Amino acid sequence: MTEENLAEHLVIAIDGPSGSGKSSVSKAVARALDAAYLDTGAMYRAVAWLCLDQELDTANEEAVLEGLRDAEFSISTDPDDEAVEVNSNLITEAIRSTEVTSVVSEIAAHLQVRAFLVQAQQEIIAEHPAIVVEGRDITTVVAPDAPVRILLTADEATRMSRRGLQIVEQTDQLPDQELLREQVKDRDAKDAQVNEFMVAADGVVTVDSTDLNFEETVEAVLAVVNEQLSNSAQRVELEDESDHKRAQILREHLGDYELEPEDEVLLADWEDDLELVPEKIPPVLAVVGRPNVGKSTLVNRILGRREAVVEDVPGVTRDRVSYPAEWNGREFTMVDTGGWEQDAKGIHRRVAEQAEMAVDVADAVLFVVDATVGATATDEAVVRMLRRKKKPIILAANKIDDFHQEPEAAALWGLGLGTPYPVSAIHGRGTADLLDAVMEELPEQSAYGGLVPTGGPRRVALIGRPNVGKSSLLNKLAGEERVVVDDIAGTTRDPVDELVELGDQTWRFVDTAGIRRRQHMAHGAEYYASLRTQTALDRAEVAVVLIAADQVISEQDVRIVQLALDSGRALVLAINKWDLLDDERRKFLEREIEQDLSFVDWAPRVNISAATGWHKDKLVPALETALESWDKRLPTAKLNAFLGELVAAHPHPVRGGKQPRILFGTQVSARPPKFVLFTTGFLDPQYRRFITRRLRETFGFKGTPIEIGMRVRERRSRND
Ligand SMILES: Nc1ncnc2c1ncn2[C@@H]1O[C@H](COP(=O)(O)OP(=O)(O)OP(=O)(O)O)[C@@H](O)[C@H]1O
Ligand SMILES: Nc1ccn([C@H]2C[C@H](O)[C@@H](COP(=O)(O)O)O2)c(=O)n1
Repeated sequence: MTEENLAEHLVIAIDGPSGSGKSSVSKAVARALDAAYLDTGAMYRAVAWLCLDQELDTANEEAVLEGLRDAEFSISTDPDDEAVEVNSNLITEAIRSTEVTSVVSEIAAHLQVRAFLVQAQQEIIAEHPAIVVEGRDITTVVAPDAPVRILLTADEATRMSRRGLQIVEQTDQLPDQELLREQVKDRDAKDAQVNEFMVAADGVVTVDSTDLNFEETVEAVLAVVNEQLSNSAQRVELEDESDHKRAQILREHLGDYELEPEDEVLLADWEDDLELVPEKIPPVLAVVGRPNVGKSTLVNRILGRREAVVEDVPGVTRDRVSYPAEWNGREFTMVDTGGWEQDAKGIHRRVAEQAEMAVDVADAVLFVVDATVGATATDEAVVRMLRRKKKPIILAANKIDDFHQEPEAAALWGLGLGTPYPVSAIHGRGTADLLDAVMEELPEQSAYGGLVPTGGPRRVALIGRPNVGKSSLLNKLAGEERVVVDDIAGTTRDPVDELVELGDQTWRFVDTAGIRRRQHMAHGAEYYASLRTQTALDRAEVAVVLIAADQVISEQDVRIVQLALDSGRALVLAINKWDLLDDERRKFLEREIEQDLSFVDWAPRVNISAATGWHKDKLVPALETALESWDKRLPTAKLNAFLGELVAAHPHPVRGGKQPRILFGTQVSARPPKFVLFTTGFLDPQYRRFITRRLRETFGFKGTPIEIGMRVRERRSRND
């Protein structure tokens, strides 16, 4: 095999004397690696069977060769399905007979027969990207350049006793000692006249199984495979072209596996550079109603999981207020709100304000009424509020658990909002019709965020818990550099955005009104803050999470970083109020960052003082780095070369006797980079984390989350 072949094929060549365990161990290794398996001895045996069947003179090389050329041979390479055929005769069992075993060495001594079979074996090897091949001359003649070459031995007594045991198992009789000697010792002596297989050739690793049981021998061989592969991976410097060729071969090999139609779509254009399509913001549906009408139950029902807070307790703190949802293949965002009450005071008043805020940022409103109670004065007040907002409204008449209650829903026509859709949030009754109606009202993409402009200034969300200094930083950054012109490409000005000139370019800080207004909210408006953070993240490309250096990193800080991470945006951490630090606090802060924010240790970090403007110029390079990583597209060939080397050096641990293999990888999208790996088995989460870490070390990706998805695919059965 040439150096080029070496990069393309995983060939594991195993030689050894009779009874050393070549066949059984090779099959187990092939199974563990999900590789093909070739028993070359069976090919010599098939020729021997042919000679006996056709009564050819086994000593006459020409006669054997002629018989061989005229015959049709086939051999399975499935380690779980041995099958040898000659001229349509299935001879899998027959080639193990004593008669065949007695003449096979004579056949194997004919050099022209060997040349014929060696060529056939090399052709079979070339057809398989991963194959374990065993025999007597595989490491030296058939595949001398194989990346893994092993001589499997055991001392003579052990081999004799193993073969003896095998005969007992197969025949239930003690073997004739003479026959045993003939089948092991004498045959090896004859075979050794044509090939050296008792001593390892240069570069061939010996595995001596004399003192190992079967499982230990398989483990020992797998260990050599892993070690040898890591050496060859280090040795072989893959050039771009061969990376591409290798990826092509791996992609072709994927055809042997059961792919889903969606896999085919995903893999269709792997050779083209990924085109970055303008991002769409899914439409937003606000779910509004007075307390206890079942809003959150309905939200949960639509999401198909228990996620929203089910109690309609005004002011309940929520980590999330909006949820990604889907109906009939259309994505939308659902915003759950607290109970809306008329003339509410105190916290209830704020909850009502928050609901209004949710309606402001929504494309349509799902108004939930308790149909068993009927329209109350509060419901009518909600209707008045909703009418002012001029958003499409879908009316859900909840708690209609059966057909007999439907007239109660009909009574809600009186609200003047059109069809009341009878639903039972608890039982799911009627939600399909309701969602169909919602889909008719929702636009393709959110009109609130609109289609995110491309080519315009890059969009930054400045987020963080109250009083970390968001407004001060924005003011400091905007200061005199505040951009007043609106005619920059793609910058139709949204009143809530701020265009700021930094480091010779314009940046769009999104939802800055939220940052400012936040200051006037006295307390307890977490809902509002969460909603603002999420909508800002939805509209941004990169998040700057501000953290106050003078205070202990809180759960809320961590939650906000997590929100930024979940949003899939690029991320920069800005540690503010650096001027307030003394040496002792600095030590604690470093420890807190290490402990609490280790899950984003890949994010660039800048230490700043929003009050004095110290280090504000460091923000731009950090933003640029994060965005560059966020946009990054790794060519498929590079990715597969990287995966090949990584897996060779650090294979996945064997699980239940199997070693999951990565068949092919591709980056399916950028912003943020998402990768899909096709595998033969489930990859442990630690192993996926390891791949992510190595991807970062090798290709950068500083400041962007990376997603690695996995598609475990089964090999097609031979009959497909
Ligand atoms: N390490 C081991 N410990 C115990 N038994 C083993 C070990 N390896 C193989 N065996 C058993 O030894 C017997 C012979 O193994 P196998 O047929 O695989 O040998 P082989 O090298 O392929 O022989 P041949 O070249 O004659 O086909 C089998 O019954 C097998 O299960
Ligand atoms: N590559 C090979 C494989 C086998 N042989 C010979 C040696 C054996 O006597 C015979 C049958 O092999 P087995 O099934 O016992 O492994 O074939 C060879 O010369 N070269």
